[in-house]
Amino acid sequence: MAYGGAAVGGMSSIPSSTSIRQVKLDKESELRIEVGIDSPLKLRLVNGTAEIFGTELPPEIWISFPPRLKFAVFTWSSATIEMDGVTETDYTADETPMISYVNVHAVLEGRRSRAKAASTDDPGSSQGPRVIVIGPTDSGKSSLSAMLLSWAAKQGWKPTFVDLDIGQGSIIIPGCIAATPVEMPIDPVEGIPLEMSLVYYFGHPTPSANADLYKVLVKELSQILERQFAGNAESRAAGMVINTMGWVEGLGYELLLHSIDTLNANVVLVIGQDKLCSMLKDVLRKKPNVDVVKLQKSGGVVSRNAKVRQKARGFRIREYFYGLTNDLSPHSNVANFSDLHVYKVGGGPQAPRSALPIGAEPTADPTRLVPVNINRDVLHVVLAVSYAKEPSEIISSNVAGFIYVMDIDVQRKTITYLAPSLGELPSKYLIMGSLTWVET
Ligand SMILES: Nc1ncnc2c1ncn2[C@@H]1O[C@H](COP(=O)(O)OP(=O)(O)OP(=O)(O)O)[C@@H](O)[C@H]1O
Repeated sequence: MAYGGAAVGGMSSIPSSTSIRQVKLDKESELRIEVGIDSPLKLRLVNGTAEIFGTELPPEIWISFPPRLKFAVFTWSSATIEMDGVTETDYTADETPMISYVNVHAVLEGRRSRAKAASTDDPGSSQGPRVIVIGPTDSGKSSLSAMLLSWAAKQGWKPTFVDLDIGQGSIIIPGCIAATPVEMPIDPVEGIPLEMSLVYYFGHPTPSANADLYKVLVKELSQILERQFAGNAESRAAGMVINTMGWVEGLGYELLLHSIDTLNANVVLVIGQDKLCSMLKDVLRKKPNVDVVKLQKSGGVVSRNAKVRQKARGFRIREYFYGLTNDLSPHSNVANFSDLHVYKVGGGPQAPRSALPIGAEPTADPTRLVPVNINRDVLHVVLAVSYAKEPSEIISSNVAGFIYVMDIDVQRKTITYLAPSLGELPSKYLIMGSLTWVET
C-alpha cells in the first residue's frame, strides 16, 4: 500500500460518466474497496464524515484512486459515499476492529501528553510511546500504522514513522529501512512526503540475504533517531510508530526481537496471532515498561501472494521515479564507468582460509564492501546513491535516493541511468543489492 502526503483530494476531477453508485454507511461500518486493475476509481463523500486509514475525507470533493489500490472508507457516525468507476470488489462491513484500534490511540495520546508535561531533563518520562506493530504478512500492519500516525497528526503531534518492512516499503522503495516525521494525516493516495525521510538501503526484499546487515542498519537508524529525539522534545513526546516485516518465525522472529530492543519500543501491538503474542509476552516479561497488546485482524485486509507482492515492488519503484500518476519527470543521464563506484555489501569470506587459525571456518562479514565491476550484470538494477564521502562510510551513511540503470555500453564504458532529478549525483558511491526492475 502506498500512503502519504498532506490531505486526501490531490487528484480531484468531476466524473463524466453517469454510472455513479451511492453507498450509505451506518455508524462504525466501512466500505471495503479494491479498485479495478485497469482504471482509476472516483469517489466522494456526499454527507456525514468518513476516513481512510485514519485520514478524513473532505466533503463533496471527487478523489481519484489509482488502479489496484485496496482500502476501506470507515465512518464513526454515518456517511453517504458516491463511487464512479470499476472496482474489483466493493462491499460494506459492520464488523471491524476499529474501536479497539482507536482505544489504543487514546492510550497513546495520554502517554504523549504526559511525556510533553514531563521535564525534558528526565529522559525516561519525557519519552512518548514507541509503538511497534507486529503480525504475519497481510495482517494489516501498514494500515494500522497509518491510522495511529494519522490520528496522532490530526491532534497536532508529529510522530516518527519507522518502516522496517523491506518487503514492501511504504516510505520509499522496497529493500529500505526508513524513518520520517509525520506532520499531517497521511494521504492514502499520494503517500508520505519524502523530503524529511532518513533512508538506509538494505538492498533485498527479504532479510535472509544478510540478516546481520539488517541488524546493523536498524542500529544505525536508531542511533540517528535517538540523537534527533534528544534535541527535539516535541518529536520525543510524540514518539514513534514502527511498522515491521510479516516474517514472524525463526530468523524473522529473532529480527523482530532485535528491533524491539534496538529501537526501545515500549508498546508492542500484535495483530491476529495468539501464539506470537504469548511468545512476546513471555520473552518481554523481564522488561516491565514494555506492554504487549493483542489486537484483532480486520476482515478487510486483502491477502497478496508472492507474485502480487513481486509486482507491487515493481509498481513502488516505478512510482518512485514517475509518480503515481506519471506526475514526476525523471531524467536520464550518461556517466563513464570510471565516474561511479558501485559496491555490494556483505558476502564472501572475511579472510582466506589460509589466514585463519587451524580448524576455524571462514565466516562471511555482513558489512564487507565488495566493489562491483560495471558490466551488463548491472543493467536494470536499482542502485542507491549513498551520502558517504568515502567507501568506509557507506555502511553508516543513509542514502540520498536511487537511480535505475537503463543501459550499459561496454565498448564505450558508459552507463545510462534514470535519476529522479537533473544534475550531478550527490555522491559517486552507489550501493547495489538484488533489487531490479524492468521499466514498463
Ligand atoms: N479494512 C480494510 N478494507 C480493505 N482493504 C484493506 C483493509 N485493511 C487493509 N486493507 C488492504 O489490505 C492490504 C494488506 O494490508 P496491509 O498492507 O496493512 O497489511 P500488512 O500486514 O502491512 O502487509 P505486509 O506484511 O505485506 O506488509 C493493503 O492493500 C491494504 O490497503
